[in-house]
Amino acid sequence: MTDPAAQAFQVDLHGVVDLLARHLYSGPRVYVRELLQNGVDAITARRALDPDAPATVRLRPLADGSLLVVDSGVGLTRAEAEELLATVGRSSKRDLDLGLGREEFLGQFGIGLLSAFMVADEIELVSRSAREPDAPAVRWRGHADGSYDLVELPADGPALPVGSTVRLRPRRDMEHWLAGETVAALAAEFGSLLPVDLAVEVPLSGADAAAPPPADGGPRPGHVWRRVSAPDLPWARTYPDEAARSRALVRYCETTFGFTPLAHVDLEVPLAGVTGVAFVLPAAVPPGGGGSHRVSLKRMLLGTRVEGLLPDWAFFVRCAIDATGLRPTASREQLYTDEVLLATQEALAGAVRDWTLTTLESSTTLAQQFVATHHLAVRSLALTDDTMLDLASRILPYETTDGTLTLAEVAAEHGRVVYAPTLEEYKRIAPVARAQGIAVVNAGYVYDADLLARYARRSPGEVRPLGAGDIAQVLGTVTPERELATLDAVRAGGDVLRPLDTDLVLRTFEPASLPAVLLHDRDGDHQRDLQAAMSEADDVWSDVLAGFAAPAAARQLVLNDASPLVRDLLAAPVGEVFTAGLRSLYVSALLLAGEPLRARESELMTGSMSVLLRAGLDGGRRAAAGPDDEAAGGPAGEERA
Ligand SMILES: Nc1ncnc2c1ncn2[C@@H]1O[C@H](COP(=O)(O)OP(=O)(O)OP(=O)(O)O)[C@@H](O)[C@H]1O
Repeated sequence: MTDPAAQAFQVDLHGVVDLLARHLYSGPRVYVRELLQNGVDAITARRALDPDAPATVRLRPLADGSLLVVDSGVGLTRAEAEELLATVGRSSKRDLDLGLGREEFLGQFGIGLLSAFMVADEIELVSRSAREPDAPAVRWRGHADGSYDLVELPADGPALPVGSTVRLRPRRDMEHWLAGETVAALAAEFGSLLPVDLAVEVPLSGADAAAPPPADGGPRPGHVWRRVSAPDLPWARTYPDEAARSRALVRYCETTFGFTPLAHVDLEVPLAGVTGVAFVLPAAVPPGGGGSHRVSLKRMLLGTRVEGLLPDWAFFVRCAIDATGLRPTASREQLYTDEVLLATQEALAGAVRDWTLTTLESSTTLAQQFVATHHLAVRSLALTDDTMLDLASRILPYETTDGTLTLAEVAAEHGRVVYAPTLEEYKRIAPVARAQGIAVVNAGYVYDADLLARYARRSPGEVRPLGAGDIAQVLGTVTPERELATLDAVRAGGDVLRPLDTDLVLRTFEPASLPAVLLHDRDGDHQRDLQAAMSEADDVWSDVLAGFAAPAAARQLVLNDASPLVRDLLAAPVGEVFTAGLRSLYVSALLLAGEPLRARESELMTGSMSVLLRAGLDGGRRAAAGPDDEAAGGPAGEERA
């Protein structure tokens, strides 16, 4: 057997670039970020040798479609260029012992430069090393087909300063990625927070686009450098006073996020080198509608929609943060999940939560605005946070049958909080409860049923959901004699309401001024409650409840026998006026239950009113004509069916 000779892997550059373009990076645009990153890292390396070295990165889109990126960084020696540029995955920025990126550098993976092949056919890097300033400058040229050449430039050529110039020649159909406006926009997006002097050369009107770049590194005739980066982070700059700082942060928020914030919250997590600001949105967003933030790592933009930095409940803020101690994934577009990130998330959530609690406790205009706009976020946070739960009970307004109140107010006034877990149930019970002076809280909106259930678990005696017993307590049966006396009228009334899918029952309840209420019997839970209550209740209550539990009709109109109006109606002869009166009671009970009037009900209402009006006018005329005429015309009772 022959000894197998060790072979080196061959790398198919086409395949690797395709992999980067399609599966690692979100698109070709990131080539600008990778070039800026190399320039900034090279400056960091040079400043380690010479702290006073210049720190400039200049981008020049040229007339022939190529792009120059010139940095005043450490440069490369011939040996370094040979080793680092021609080997995929080789990086000068990794800690060899730890295998991790070194803290001071942005790059670490040794693949960034390859991203330029997404837009370029050829990458040329001309460099003079700060480590060997007297050695000849080198030129490395790599091609998309995987070939490269490396030469030393003649010593009698143009004197090159220390640093590197990368030149990209565009790939066919990718020219637009290297065009002036695109380059300027991408440089501003990725590099506006970079701690170096980053500028893009832009033409003034009438500029000679074909002019060659001057040897001194200045702008070409008719061009200027447009500065892209600022020396300090917007939230870390020194301002004359707090008001000036707030104004500057509002402007920053408007230009980067496109909204004027309601407030801002300063963020700082020293353990991860995080600083930044959370901006409070001025308008409500649906839960789950937020959650994306602008993150930069060592002042290079990671992404404008980085997710998972804050918990779900914090959907009312957008953050801009910079971190020195968090790590990127290889795409440099998301954060790498490690313990530092988890601790950071917790600390940021704590800061936003503390601000929210303090603001809400303050009873300022801001607190009112915040509750009005972001009450859903407060509710959502209260679902998992006991302190917020307590605070929410004091500040969140609820719809109750006693008006708009906080839960604390309901408890203080009534000694307990009874809530209807669904809107339907609330509407069904509200008229009766209101009439009885019982406070029922509407927990039918987003989060409220869960929130009230959480209160109920914590204080079972004080907070509880509405039960069948609550309804039974307020409706009483009529006496057997009265039931007998009204039997025919109730039966006839039942016939009138049957086409409306509604049963008629007679009960007595307070106040007497409320003639009728409409109850729904659709809700299965409610039915089960009733069945349970019936099996426990004594015979009288069982009967009452059985009325509600009957599955026959969708709704029941409960007439109040204590109401003089109802007593008059039941005493009236069954006929046109009786029918119109009952239908009117049905429509007003429907309105009281908060249900909309559809065409059918509107017609009923107008029809009934005209019958009642006619009957009233006829009665009036007869009264005016005297007792003889009345005898002649006969009372309405003569219409008896
Ligand atoms: N402008 C430059 N000046 C000096 N050295 C450079 C420059 N650009 C690239 N290099 C060298 O080439 C190496 C490879 O660069 P590349 O961008 O591919 O990877 P990286 O920056 O090390 O890591 P990452 O993939 O995370 O960007 C770098 O580690 C660096 O040593």
